[in-house]
Amino acid sequence: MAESILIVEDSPIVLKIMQHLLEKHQIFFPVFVATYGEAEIFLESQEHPFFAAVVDLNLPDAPHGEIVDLVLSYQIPCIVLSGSYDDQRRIQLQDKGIVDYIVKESRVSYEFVIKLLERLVKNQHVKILVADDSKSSRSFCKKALHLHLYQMLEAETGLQALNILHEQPDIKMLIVDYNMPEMDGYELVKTIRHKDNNKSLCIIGVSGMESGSLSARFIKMGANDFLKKPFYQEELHCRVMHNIEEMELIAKIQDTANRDYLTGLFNRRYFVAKAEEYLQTALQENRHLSFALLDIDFFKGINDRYGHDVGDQVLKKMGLLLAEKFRRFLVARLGGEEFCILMPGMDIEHSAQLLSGFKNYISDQSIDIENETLSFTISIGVTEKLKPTLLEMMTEADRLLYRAKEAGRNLVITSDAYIDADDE
Ligand SMILES: Nc1nc2c(ncn2[C@@H]2O[C@H](COP(=O)(O)OP(=O)(O)OP(=O)(O)O)[C@@H](O)[C@H]2O)c(=O)[nH]1
Repeated sequence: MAESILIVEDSPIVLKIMQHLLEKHQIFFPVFVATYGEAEIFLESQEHPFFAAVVDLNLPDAPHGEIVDLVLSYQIPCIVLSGSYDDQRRIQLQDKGIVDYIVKESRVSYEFVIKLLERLVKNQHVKILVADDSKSSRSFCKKALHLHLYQMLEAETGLQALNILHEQPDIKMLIVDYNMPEMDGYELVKTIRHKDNNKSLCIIGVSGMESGSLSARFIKMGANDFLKKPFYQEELHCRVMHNIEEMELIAKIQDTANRDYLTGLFNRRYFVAKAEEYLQTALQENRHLSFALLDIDFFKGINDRYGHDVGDQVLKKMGLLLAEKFRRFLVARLGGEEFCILMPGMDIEHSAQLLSGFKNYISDQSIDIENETLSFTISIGVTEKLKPTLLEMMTEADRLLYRAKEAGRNLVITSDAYIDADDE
């Protein structure tokens, strides 16, 4: 659902720029007004529960920034777009609790507003833990970051922080003070990084101590950044936003590297590494695990007859349907027209039944191409014989798939059964 954004701005040029930039973002539904009076009517009517507001300080019917108080009285996150920079004004507005104060300098300023709005939407799902024994320091961080809609958690000691991180592994960031009882911030970072090699938690160290080497020690131990107390609210916002964005970018790059470009399914490299882990767990715990290889029948013929683009459409459709029907399992495109599914906890009886249903579902599908509709079928080899390595399980499934092709295609074959289209 798109988030309603109130834009209060009397300059037609600024309105036009904002309109243009917001149009590109489906996630926002902007409501434009030019005066305090109009804004008041919209806010009072509650027709649109506004997610955030972007306001100009100098309006024809409210020239002294009165709009900020109005928006904040409705507890709506408020971004100020100002024509000029005034340091005292900025501090006053920040004390009132605005999200940010941005000067209309160039296109970059407006793009920053959009970026802030996008961040506010995302921040609602970002958990940040503040570990500090000083109540006032914790409150400062909590209040400042809450304005940007982050989910805030607190810990008074290093040990408490460790427990919270253990209980809530979805916490994205830890802001940690050096001086804490039981376990200081430095020891806490050391303990976390010792356990968490993949660095999925972003850590910002903070301290009021004079020692210049402390920041370097924190960072060498694995912290991502360091802030010296006392710091401005704005500096905290910027550092937090910068680090969260960097983490999100890394996660995006990692995910892209793990996926097949055409179908968006996992690629062979990721699948093999992950599936090997599942196999080893199944072997250790003596659990069921099924592995299936799926191959589109006569795919070369589809390419030859309709062209490569249509072939790609078929692969995409297959990827989409696999992702939809087997979303609780590990699904990948191994390459070409070959796909695979790893089903932890599934015995062969159930996996073969599921796969047989899917095979029939695929043969009922059609793809519209110009004046024709195209249908296709798939063959499947599936095994639950746990082998010492995934490669050996893949070889076994490949042998069964080959038998399905030999036996006429559009078949599911397990180690000891032929399941054809008429079985269900
Ligand atoms: N469109 C498209 N074709 C691809 C892609 N990757 C591989 N292919 C083609 O997939 C075809 C695979 O053909 P074959 O291995 O002969 O298999 P088949 O025609 O499906 O025959 P059976 O598996 O025996 O039913 C080849 O023509 C490849 O060029 C791709 O990403 N897109």
